[in-house]
Amino acid sequence: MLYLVHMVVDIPETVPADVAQETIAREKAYSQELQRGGEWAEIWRVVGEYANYSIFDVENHDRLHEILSGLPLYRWMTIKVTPLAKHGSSIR
Ligand SMILES: O=C(O)C[C@H]1C=CC(=O)O1
Repeated sequence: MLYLVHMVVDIPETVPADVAQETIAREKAYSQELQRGGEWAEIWRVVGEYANYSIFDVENHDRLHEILSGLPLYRWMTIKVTPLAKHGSSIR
């Protein structure tokens, strides 16, 4: 199943810089592992924002929830999930 996911990151100013940097590094490794495995199919930066649009290709809702709730930055994110269905006009 395909999902469009919008993630906005807002790390509170009270978080020490070293904790923020270590969490961002873990987030990158976590994301890249899922990209290599194919479940995190695409990630695009929103220009000018600490936000991304991603496409996930996962088995079901439960798996997507497992992935998203395991994000190291999860507690500082606002996430919106849009499930995608095939468009009748698509030629692919
Ligand atoms: O930078 C972001 O958009 C947040 C997050 C998603 C993947 C990653 O490495 O960081």
